[in-house]
Amino acid sequence: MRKIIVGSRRSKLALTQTNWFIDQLKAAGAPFEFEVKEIVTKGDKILDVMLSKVGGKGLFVKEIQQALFDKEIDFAVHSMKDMPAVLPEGLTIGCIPPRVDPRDAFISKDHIKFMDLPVGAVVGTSSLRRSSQLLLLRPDLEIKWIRGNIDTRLKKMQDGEYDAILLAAAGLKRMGWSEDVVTEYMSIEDCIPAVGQGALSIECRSEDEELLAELAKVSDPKTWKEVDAERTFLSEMDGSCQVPIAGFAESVGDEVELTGYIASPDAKQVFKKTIRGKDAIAVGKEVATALQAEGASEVIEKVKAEMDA
Ligand SMILES: NCc1[nH]cc(CCC(=O)O)c1CC(=O)O
Repeated sequence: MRKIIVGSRRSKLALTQTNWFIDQLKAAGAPFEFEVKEIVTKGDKILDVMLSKVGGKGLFVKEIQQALFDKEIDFAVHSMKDMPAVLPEGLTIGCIPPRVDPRDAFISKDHIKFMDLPVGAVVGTSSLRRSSQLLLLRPDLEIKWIRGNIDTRLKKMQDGEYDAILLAAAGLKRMGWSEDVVTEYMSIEDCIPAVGQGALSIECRSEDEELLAELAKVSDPKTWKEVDAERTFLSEMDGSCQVPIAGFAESVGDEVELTGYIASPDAKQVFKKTIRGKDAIAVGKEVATALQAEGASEVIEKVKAEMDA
């Protein structure tokens, strides 16, 4: 029996997701043995800097992709949200399992609801997407950067550094922690999720046909279509991590409805568009084109120019 080496980051969430996925493959009768190999990525080591300033998403996947090329591992389970929009030649997404809750969870001391937070309350997030949308609802709040794994962030809030934090509902639910800690879930409309939030991405070598055939059996076409629309939008916007960007798609019958969001970092300029259609890729492109036409491109160019200055 072929032994499949599965690459995983070392965080509790990454290992939980990896083991969950291996169980899905086993349940579907995949004729493999499995071994998990932990990989510490640059994103896991650099904890003291704002993520968007040091290279963004790629930080969590580069070493894992190298391990795939080097055949040290056969596949890796990533949070779709951490995947760059474009994969290197030779690697492919072999499976997208059914998505779990895509929303952001709001977690506060004494379970004070988001809109009931006192003026000037300190909210921890390191996501420009989250802070931009929160400030639209509550311009009086103070956003303070926070890094670390889910449990580190929860502890930092309990220790009093923050009045509240936001975390992806998906991560909390996968860990089985949502019941205990979540104060409320932000609505999709108020806080449009990150592209791919709540979905997993199984990455493997494009030529590994034996593995690809087994991965296909546990893939979810509905989630795949939604993620296709979102990631097309992301790559078309060429947003990088410096610009608040959100994208969320939902299947409606045989169509997919995508909302794209781009804002200036101070949230003074906000661009938002929803388009529905049968072809996920086309919908992703249409939303990007519509936002660019409204002026989102200028916002992105301005941020890039400031970065280079
Ligand atoms: N940026 C880190 C990250 N990548 C994926 C998740 C959680 C789960 C998911 O969206 O699949 C998280 C933590 C968070 O944002 O709270």
